[in-house]
Amino acid sequence: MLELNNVYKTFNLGTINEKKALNGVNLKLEDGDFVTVIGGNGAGKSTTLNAVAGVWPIDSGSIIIDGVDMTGLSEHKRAPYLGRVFQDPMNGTAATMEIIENLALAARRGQRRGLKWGVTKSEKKKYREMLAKLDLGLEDRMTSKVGLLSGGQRQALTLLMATIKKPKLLLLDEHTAALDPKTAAKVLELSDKIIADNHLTAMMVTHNMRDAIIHGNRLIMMNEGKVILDIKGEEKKKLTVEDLLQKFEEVSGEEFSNDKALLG
Ligand SMILES: Nc1ncnc2c1ncn2[C@@H]1O[C@H](COP(=O)(O)OP(=O)(O)OP(=O)(O)O)[C@@H](O)[C@H]1O
Repeated sequence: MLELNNVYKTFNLGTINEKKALNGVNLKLEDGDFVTVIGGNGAGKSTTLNAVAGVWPIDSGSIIIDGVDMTGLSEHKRAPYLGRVFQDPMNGTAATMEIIENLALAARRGQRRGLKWGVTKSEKKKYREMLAKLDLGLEDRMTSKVGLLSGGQRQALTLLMATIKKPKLLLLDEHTAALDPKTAAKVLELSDKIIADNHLTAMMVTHNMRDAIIHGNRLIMMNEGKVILDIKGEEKKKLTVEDLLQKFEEVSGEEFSNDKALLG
């Protein structure tokens, strides 16, 4: 489904701010894999997701999504294959538009504008059902402006919008980090459900080791721009935070450090 072959990326090459962010990333995701991504500060987690999305060109290596070589393609050309949700709840939705308008926009992504804008009855019914599944009462607020929603409600809606066209790959970049723990847990639960119901392949960056262990079928750890651990199957199910910290030290020879890391 996703293949990253020897991906390298250096920012600000030849300047005092030169930073080798990706240092030969290799990763193969199977169809339906849900991989959680952890690592210390500046390990290259977000940069890996940005490389997949084509935010900028990589220096070398290749990126294949669903059998298509995306390496030279623009972010725009890759967009139909991808759904993305970021940390900031303000990021994925249009605050001054209604919930129903946001969903309709997401559903029409990639289509020519100028078509009739009205939302049909059957679309409305579909959106209502989708919203009801979130169990946040949003199905009764379809004409509310999104700016009135809480951060958690907004992230849940963003998740729906990012997956409404069933992307080949869903990229979640610390999408619950700005939420309080209870809301974060709820949005994570919804993420699990949406990924499972739609049989999506997904990558989720998190600084919370426990969430990385609980969610997904596979866990990778990054350090200094490389994947240094890849744990799946039964081994992942049995993992503890202590195991992870120990493995990190074994493989990297350093102590794990991330200002944001939640180990508990
Ligand atoms: N657009 C950019 N321009 C310059 N440097 C960048 C850019 N994007 C990332 N970097 C640098 O690349 C390195 C990897 O960053 P990245 O955001 O991928 O880390 P991360 O693993 O997500 O870390 P964190 O947990 O701290 O968010 C960092 O040193 C970062 O400062």
